Amino acid sequence: MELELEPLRLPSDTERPFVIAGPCSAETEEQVMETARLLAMKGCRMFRAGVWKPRTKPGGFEGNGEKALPWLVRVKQETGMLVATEVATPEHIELALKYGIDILWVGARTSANPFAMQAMADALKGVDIPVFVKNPVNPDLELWIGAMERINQAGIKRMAAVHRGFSSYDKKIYRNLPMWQIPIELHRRIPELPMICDPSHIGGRRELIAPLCQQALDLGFDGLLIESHCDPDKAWSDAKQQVTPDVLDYILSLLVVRSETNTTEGIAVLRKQIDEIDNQLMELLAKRMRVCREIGQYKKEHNMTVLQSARYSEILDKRGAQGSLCGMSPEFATNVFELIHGESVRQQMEIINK
Ligand SMILES: O=C(O)C(=O)C[C@]1(C(=O)O)C=C[C@@H](O)C=C1
Repeated sequence: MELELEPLRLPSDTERPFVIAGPCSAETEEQVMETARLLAMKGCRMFRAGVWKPRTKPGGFEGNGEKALPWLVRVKQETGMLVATEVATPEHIELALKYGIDILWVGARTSANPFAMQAMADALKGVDIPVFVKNPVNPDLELWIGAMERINQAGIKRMAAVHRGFSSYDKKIYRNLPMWQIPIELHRRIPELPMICDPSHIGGRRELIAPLCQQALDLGFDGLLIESHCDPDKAWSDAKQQVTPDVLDYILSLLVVRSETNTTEGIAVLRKQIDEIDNQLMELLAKRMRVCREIGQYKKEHNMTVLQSARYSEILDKRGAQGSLCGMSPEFATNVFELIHGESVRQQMEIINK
């Protein structure tokens, strides 16, 4: 199914990137107003704050709930910024609409749950409001698209996808792995869907916000959703990943905005070269598969198993090391050979079972 979309019609639609900033959580009226005032002074036109906070474990601050919604209304009235908050249930939607919240977003734990998504979609029927859908915690593009389809089928046409990274056990660098190939594939499949990057949740650390924002822009993302707090170290949630409005302004001022369109001759010549190389790659792969099919025939005649683990490991090790020597990541080289081997095994299976 295709998404039926309309432009977001947000105040800074024409600028790239558009920025939505604000604290992880609306903690107190003073903290909300102080952060909003500072952000508005820096030119920010869209404010975010979590009112209902899904926490991994019980006992943490789970948000002020409805009590905090009038604070967002005040932000709107006093600064003119649009206000956005996360919703996870039909009741949240009902309350957010009652208070006139301008933008809703669905979090990563909710978008991973089709029942929750459907219940929210039902609550959004007949409403015209921009809805942003964060990727599900697990790296499942179909689940992400499915979550957006449910909202879209309810009649919401102003939508955007928010890339906030994917949960993993390994948290050495990132809090949530960026796995850029997933949003890249989403953009390839639905080019008209605006893409927003949430560097705060991907990085989990202030130092990573600037490089992640730049990476997102280099990949053509339309907007940024960034956590900013008037006093980040005292934040009640996600303190490490929040920056002051001043720091945020500095980060944004350093970003290099690149455009996807190109009109120069130079790139056309280089793309021609790429096309020729890709042709050669495909021909070489076809040649390799022909040899694999011959081996398949041999294996059939000599009653050998298709999978030859020792030889497979040897290939992965050798090509991984070669990849490094040629300036590629060893994982990339092994990934390529894993795929080639997979196809080779598939073709030999066909031969052996004929
Ligand atoms: O060497 C073989 O036995 C092959 O069939 C070739 C090949 C490969 O594609 O490189 C395919 C399957 C085996 O598991 C190992 C290697």
